[in-house]
Amino acid sequence: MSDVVLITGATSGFGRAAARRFAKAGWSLILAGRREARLQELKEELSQVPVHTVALDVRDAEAVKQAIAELPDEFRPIKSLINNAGLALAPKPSQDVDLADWHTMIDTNITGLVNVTHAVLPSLIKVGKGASIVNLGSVAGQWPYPGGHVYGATKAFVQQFTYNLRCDLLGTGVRVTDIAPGMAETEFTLVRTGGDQAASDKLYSGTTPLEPEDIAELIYYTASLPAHININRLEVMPTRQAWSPFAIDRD
Ligand SMILES: NC(=O)C1=CN([C@@H]2O[C@H](COP(=O)(O)OP(=O)(O)OC[C@H]3O[C@@H](n4cnc5c(N)ncnc54)[C@H](OP(=O)(O)O)[C@@H]3O)[C@@H](O)[C@H]2O)C=CC1
Ligand SMILES: O=CCS(=O)(=O)O
Repeated sequence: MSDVVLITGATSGFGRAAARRFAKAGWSLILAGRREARLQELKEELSQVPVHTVALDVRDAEAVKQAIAELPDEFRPIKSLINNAGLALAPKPSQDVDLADWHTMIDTNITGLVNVTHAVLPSLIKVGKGASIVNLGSVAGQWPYPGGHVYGATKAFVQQFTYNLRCDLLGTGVRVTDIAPGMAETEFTLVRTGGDQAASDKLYSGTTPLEPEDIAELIYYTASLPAHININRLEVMPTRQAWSPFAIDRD
């Protein structure tokens, strides 16, 4: 029987690229996301391996619990959980943001991630040695920038939750990793800007951002390392991205 991976946010960007990477290695896939048509397309594309799709909003704890409880036998136990579903919204100063946007980021990036983790943990512990959780954090969880507000804070949560899980899972064999990418060209900026394709194109033009396949390779690498190796955190930027000096308010 092949190893099973559950990937959230498999309808786009890193999640979709990770699905392709795990399929290439022969894993069975559980693919989750809200856009059912995209899940079906991916299932047809990756027909060389068993694929189970789950149209799921990670913010809905009951739906998450039910989806895991109803997994076909062929897709249990889960050996690797890729907690990738997430989003940023409202790239403007905190004082101009709608409260609903802050709540959406918290509900998705924090509550959604813990909903899925809680539901899948028993399965991962059953596998034990070699099992893994890969959480998608961000450089924004470590480094502040204007307009990062709650998005960066949710990714700081992801980092600390990763480390605390490591402590609790010591002795179970389950590994936990925070992968923290910098700028990568996906639908991320389209979502963040409320569908502004020109703004998204502008951000990525004239430079060389990370590609979804770059992060997918790192996710796969992390989950397929020998069982005695745990990468705690992996921060990765495009070569053409770095930090800026501190900003100073002057008279
Ligand atoms: N691109 C970047 O520069 C970086 C991205 N990241 C992080 O990587 C992860 C993936 O982002 P990326 O691939 O770039 O962005 P995309 O927008 O391309 O993909 C985001 C994925 O998350 C899913 N998703 C969003 N909200 C929900 C929800 N409520 N329930 C279920 N699924 C949801 C979307 O699926 P659907 O809409 O179908 O539900 C989609 O598949 C995110 O956590 C993001 O914060 C981290 C660092 C850099
Ligand atoms: O998480 C995404 C990368 S960035 O936009 O915060 O740099």
